[in-house]
Amino acid sequence: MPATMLQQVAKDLHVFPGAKHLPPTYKDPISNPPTLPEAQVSDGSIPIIDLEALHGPRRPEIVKQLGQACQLQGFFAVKNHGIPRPTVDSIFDTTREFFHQPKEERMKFYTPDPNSDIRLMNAYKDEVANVYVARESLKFHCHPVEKYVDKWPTNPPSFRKSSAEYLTNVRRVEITLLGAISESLGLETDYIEKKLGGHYVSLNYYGACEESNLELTYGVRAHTDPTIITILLQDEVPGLQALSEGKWMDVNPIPDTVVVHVGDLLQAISNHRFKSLLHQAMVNCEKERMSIASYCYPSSDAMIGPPEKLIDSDHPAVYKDFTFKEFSEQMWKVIAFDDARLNSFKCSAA
Ligand SMILES: O=C(O)CCC(=O)C(=O)O
Ligand SMILES: [Fe+2]
Repeated sequence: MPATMLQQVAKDLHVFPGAKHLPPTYKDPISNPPTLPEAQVSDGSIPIIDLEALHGPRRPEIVKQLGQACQLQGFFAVKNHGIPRPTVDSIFDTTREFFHQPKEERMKFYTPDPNSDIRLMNAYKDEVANVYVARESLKFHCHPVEKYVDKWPTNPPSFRKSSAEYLTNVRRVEITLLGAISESLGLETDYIEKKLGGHYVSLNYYGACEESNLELTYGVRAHTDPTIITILLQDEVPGLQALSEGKWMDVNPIPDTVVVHVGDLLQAISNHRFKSLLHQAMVNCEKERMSIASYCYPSSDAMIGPPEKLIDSDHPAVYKDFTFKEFSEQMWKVIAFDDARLNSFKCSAA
């Protein structure tokens, strides 16, 4: 594959801690992304989980709701998450200001190194599929904040403060959710939390597109996230779609909520009781759109296979034990946009 195409592919992928370089077995996934253009749009609704109620007597009921949402839909919205409205407004203002800066200023964060602590990724044209992928994103490590904050932009001047505030809040939401998700699987509350390592964020910016380009333009093409969970904050412009019962469903923004996706690694930890969510983002012809995706990762030596408790004669182990480091290395060998990344960790795999 020519180097330019490799760069294009790499631009659309998440960056993995520990991934050093593209190995020679690298395959071209572009010609076969799991987009389903023929899928119809469904009018299904999204389960809404009340995070505040997790801290009171209704906890068992909410834990059950969470487990059902992860099992049946693979995603849900969270209300009463406790992230203050000014913190949300401020991360969007900062993101908008960052992406409205001249290209030279944004490009200071461009690097082809997938291992960089901070990285700008540009919109690009996929010549093979003949589509334009309109997302520009700034991705960076963010936990613990003190370790990484010095690498973050100083323009706009609000950047570091707004990001630190939002990301500290989102980490708290993440820990609360992972506790309840662990319980919903019958595991100790801190079972998943104990595996946590990195936290990575992507500030996503989609410029408004010309209507004549729409057929050829995606925001982000269909993918699952290679995470434990992803917490997605959307602004008020629709664009996110999730595959639900074989149909694309619009996941329109609900004020004061965040959306949570099951990622590939939770699919493995849950012994396939939960399924990672295939999703994509479309662009809007009139309005720019922004989303903030917080990707929750394990530490590199954390074991990801299903726990003993989730294995019995009715539920034989679907995945072997593997570390996150092994998963990250595998990612670069079989670059895929979906949970095919997990195939070589299946018990039935050769
Ligand atoms: O912008 C969106 O709604 C989706 C973004 C996304 O899927 C991601 O950043 O992984
Ligand atoms: Fe995603």
